[in-house]
Amino acid sequence: MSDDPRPDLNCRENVERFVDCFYQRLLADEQLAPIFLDVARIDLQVHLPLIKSYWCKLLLGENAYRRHTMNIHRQLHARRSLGSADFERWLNLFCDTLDRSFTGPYSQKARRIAGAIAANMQQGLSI
Ligand code: HEM
Repeated sequence: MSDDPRPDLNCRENVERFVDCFYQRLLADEQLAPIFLDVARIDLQVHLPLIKSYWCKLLLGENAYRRHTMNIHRQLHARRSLGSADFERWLNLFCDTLDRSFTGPYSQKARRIAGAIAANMQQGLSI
């Protein structure tokens, strides 16, 4: 038995806590915060529940999220071009937030999926 006190992303409550921690970091980040706050001007009350549902779908098989993420980033990229340094930073913050507070097979899966989708997105945007 492991005595690591960090939980896994194996239920909605933990996925929601992870997304809240990740966005605290994203929105305090000099490089990425302006993209969310000044370019997309996200409404956190709307955006965070979408992101939480997205990760609950990918990790837990929930069905609530049904939007076209690639198109949303394509539109964003047209307004403010995203570069590989932005994706690298996004992924570093994602993985570092995971490492600090979560561990286990679902956390590993989140890391793998995030890396694969980030790579896919960059390819789709010709970055
Ligand atoms: C450079 C890296 C990234 C940046 C700067 C970024 C930025 C953003 C911004 C600003 C929005 C809000 C767009 C809007 O509402 O108009 C958004 C939405 C979203 N992003 Fe990203 N993103 C990045 C990478 C990723 C990756 C790799 C994933 C998935 C693994 C992802 C998943 C999502 C999802 C699920 C949404 C919500 C879309 C919706 O409204 O349904 N993003 N992103």
